Amino acid sequence: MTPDDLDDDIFKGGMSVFLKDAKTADGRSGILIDEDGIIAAIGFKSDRKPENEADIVVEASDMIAVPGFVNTHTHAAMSLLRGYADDMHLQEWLSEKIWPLEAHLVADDVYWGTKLACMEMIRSGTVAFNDMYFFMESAAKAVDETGMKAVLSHGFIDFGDAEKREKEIRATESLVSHIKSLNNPRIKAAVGPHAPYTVSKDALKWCAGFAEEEEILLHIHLSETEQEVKDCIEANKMRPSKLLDECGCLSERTVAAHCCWLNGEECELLGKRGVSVSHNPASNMKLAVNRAMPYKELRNSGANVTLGTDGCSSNNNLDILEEVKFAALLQKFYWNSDTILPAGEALEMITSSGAKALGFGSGKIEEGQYADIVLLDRKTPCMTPLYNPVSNIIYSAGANAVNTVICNGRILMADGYIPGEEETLRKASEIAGNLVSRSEK
Ligand SMILES: C[C@H]1O[C@@H](n2cnc3c(O)ncnc32)[C@H](O)[C@@H]1O
Ligand SMILES: [Zn+2]
Repeated sequence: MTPDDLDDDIFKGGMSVFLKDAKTADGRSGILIDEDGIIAAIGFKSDRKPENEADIVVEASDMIAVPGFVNTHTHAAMSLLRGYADDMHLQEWLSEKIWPLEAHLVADDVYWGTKLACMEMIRSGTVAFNDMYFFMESAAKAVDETGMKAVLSHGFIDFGDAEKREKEIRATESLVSHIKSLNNPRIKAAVGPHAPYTVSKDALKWCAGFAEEEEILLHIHLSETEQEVKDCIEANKMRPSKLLDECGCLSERTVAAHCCWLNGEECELLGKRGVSVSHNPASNMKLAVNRAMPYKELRNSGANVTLGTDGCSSNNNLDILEEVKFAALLQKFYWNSDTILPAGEALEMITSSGAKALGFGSGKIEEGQYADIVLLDRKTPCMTPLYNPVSNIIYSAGANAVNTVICNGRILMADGYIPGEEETLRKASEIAGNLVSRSEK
């Protein structure tokens, strides 16, 4: 297939799809997806010809089918800030460059920034992401149009100021009610207290209570730097995880990003509460946070360990395949262990564990599940030879091996073509330029 051969109708969804001869990890061949986006059958003998039953047939004999990838921590519209502020220490980066620029954001920036991010994520096989930012109604519109799945939260920051707190509460309530009114199973709302160092205890308690009432996720940054841990101990006489626990913020509905500077007791606590942790190795290395997330302790404690890219200003891309390789390598390097985080576990982080964290099905290619499927082209240099597909996915595959991406049975990218991408690239560059000019006036 080439873009010229593609009929735009195939991107609309609501049609049955047959991935002819696509190979699953367990060696089955061919996947049939029904018009509701559910995997109807996997593996076909030559006597059954589903190509006669399906609305769309994708010739996939050179393709390996893997579950769609999940990015559990990002700030999608920060794609507009890619390359805007590099090589800085985290606190200066945030307070001197990022927050002053973000003060000039408008809804349209977030719409186009999120669309740009979606294009980039789709290109590397991501079907679902967990996003914390501002003007999230616009992010929801972008996600809806691209066909991806997302959990969206307003970044709640009150700095202990009662007036700001009230404003953030209203913004959070309004986003949750908007997203619930969309009634779109692909888009969920969450509560997004930014971090224990930017959100007061009262606000953290409100966030925990609201997330529980609404039965939605709570998405937060936790212990990214040593300094924030020291500051928390000085101000509250306890470490950040304990503080969050006292405020009711740790539960099976929590996704905690970074978690670099946790001690053993905190790992136990997160495991006991069933928290999902999002490891963000590229951002951690770039911002030189000086410690890698304690993977082994967290996994052994029972925490659900997943992977995120963080935003495009600290990464500076949203390529989950690059991120997963960084994760496997950073863990081995930092903890001086060649067996920590093997390829199979790394793959789980971006599939089943990620899907569990966000409540988007099993993250596996299984009959009865929504079809979230990535077709990787085995006829690319980085996939050749193919002794061990899992090894290639984690250690050698790049986004250039991602050929086709399907989310809830809808084709988002076919043979490297994503509808609307050209317009998005044009609008996003224009919008990014305007944002920076506005902020400099
Ligand atoms: C939602 C807010 O979070 C900010 N942000 C982006 N990346 C990071 C990070 O690594 N640590 C803390 N805060 C971060 C983003 O700029 C928004 O202001
Ligand atoms: Zn972040």
